[in-house]
Amino acid sequence: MKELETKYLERLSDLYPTIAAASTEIINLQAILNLPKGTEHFLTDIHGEYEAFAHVLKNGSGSVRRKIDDVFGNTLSSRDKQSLATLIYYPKAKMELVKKTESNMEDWYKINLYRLIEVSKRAASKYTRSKVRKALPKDFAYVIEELITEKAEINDKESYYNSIIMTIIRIGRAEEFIEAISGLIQRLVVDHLHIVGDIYDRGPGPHIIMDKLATYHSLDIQWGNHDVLWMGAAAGQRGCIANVIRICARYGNLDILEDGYGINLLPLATFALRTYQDDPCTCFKLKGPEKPNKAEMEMDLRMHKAISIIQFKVEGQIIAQQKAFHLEERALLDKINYEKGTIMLDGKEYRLLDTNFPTIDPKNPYALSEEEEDIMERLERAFTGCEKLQEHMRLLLSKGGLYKVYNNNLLYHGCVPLNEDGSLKEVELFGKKYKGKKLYDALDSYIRKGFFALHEQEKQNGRDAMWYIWLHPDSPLFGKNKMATFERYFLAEKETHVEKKNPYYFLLENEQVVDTIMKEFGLNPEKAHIVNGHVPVKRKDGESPIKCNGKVMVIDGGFSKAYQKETGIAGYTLIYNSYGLLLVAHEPFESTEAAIQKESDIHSEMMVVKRVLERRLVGDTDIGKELKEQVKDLESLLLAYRSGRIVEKL
Ligand SMILES: O=P(O)(O)OC[C@H]1O[C@](O)(COP(=O)(O)O)[C@@H](O)[C@@H]1O
Ligand SMILES: [Mn+2]
Repeated sequence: MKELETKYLERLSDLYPTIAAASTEIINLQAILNLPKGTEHFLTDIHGEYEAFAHVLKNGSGSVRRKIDDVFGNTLSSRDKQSLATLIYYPKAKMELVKKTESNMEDWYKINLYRLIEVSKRAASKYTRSKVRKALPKDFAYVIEELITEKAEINDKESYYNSIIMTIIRIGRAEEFIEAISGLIQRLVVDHLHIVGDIYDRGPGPHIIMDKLATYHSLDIQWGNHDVLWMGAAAGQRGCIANVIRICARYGNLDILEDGYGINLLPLATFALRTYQDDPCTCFKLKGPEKPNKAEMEMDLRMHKAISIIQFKVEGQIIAQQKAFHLEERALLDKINYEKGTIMLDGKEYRLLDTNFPTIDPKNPYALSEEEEDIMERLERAFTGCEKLQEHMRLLLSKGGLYKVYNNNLLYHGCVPLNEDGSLKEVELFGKKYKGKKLYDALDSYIRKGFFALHEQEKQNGRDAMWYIWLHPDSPLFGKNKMATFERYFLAEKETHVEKKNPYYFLLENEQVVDTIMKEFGLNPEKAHIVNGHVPVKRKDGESPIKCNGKVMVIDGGFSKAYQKETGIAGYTLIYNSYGLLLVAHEPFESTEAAIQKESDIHSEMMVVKRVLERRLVGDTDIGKELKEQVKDLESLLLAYRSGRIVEKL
């Protein structure tokens, strides 16, 4: 033991070879521990709405505006503060606008540069110099550092700063400088980002969101059911591929696949046009606004139907292959009476709204026609071979997981499957039983196997597990008794469309249940919180996102435009800064253009969920714990130097 410790200290002494070096590091770490904790920003259910996402990222759910208020208090009008905020979010576009009306740009630059420097000073004050230095934009690193650091030794500070600012303006670099310093402020107001699931589907730009996340300075992702669906598709799972295309078609977003990812949909399009030429496809109307191009719209409708039928077939095949999923009831094509045009569900006969199934052989309803098979083979190759998609999936895999424990908070997208009585539900997965955290861990590892396992069957199970996670009643990311896709397309009876939620969602006010979940994930219920998304909070019906006296926060971000009429707002985001937890309610985002022109922001209201009595420091966080360990080790090293057990390396 002693020997091991000496060995470890020897290693450490390579990094800190002298008493002086070790001491300096201890002092530095101690200083960091006493700084206020960095701000965490939580977003969920972005659903491809990249403009709204980009805006919330820029304004840090009100964090930029808060900094402006802190700095200027009552010395700036609310209007001027909003202009300054807009400048920080959209510096380039805002300056273009200003230039059209402002007669004295030099004056404008001077005033705004001064204000931006003050805001960035405040934003930087929470961090060590070294961390700020790393965040500085390359071109202006030196001068920004000069401007935001207090200089005690200079007597006439004002003229010192003024001369720097005037030089920037004189040499024609004011705009670039404003852009750089605005970026720095955005970068500094949020220290770490949590994406609590569902980046993909419904909206037009998930790929743009993924590109943005790839460059974000610090983040983690808890996968949502829609993200896992795309992961399954990227791994070549046919049920997932068909669902991904069907959802893109349903929302008129096939461009994501064609233009965003370069996946060729021409074979599917020509097949759909031919096969459903005279079919009005009325059950497959698209969601969202009508497309101006009628021919494109007609084609989308037919592709929507073609891929839906393919989906029901391939899903039937998976159900037959993966008997352990016990989903036989959800294979519906063999429950149709093709002559009568009806289906038997739970012992009841329903009339189908659409009975044109030219590719279904009633005796073998799950078999793909030759052409359908050819299309699926090509799509499988296209998805698995798409470099950009694979790159985005690698980001999800490396930054993400099914859940995360971070600074005493438990983050997951959907739920923890429970029994009616609130106990953890035992779930069978490939012949083994799991519940609670073990269920999450098992599913997480299956997903990774779906990408990385060498053994073919293991890899196949991993891929099929992603489809399971998408729609299985026992999946913690789905959390509903059935996915009623077929019923919603083909049956008029609304009661068949209902997807019953797992008891979890009705037990969230029950403290005992919530505490059980927290303990299951190793958290102390006295201090912990659960943050989850997935279920839109219907504020217009008086529903609150805060459950169980603030222990649980359900913050479906409601970015998805299609869902805003159900929630009445654009949903919630969460901020966890050194003063506590803040829930922010957002108004619907109109457009980037409106945000710039009208200087409209979308956070409407903030609720303090928890205010701490003493400001939280880095020392109180998970990183703080690690730093304290390092301090302890370094103190042992110091002792070893001083006792002669280890010799300084000069
Ligand atoms: O309204 P749409 O887009 O067809 O989607 C409905 C489906 O989406 C789901 O709500 C899942 O999506 P969410 O994770 O966003 O809730 C399913 O339960 C449901 O069957
Ligand atoms: Mn979801």
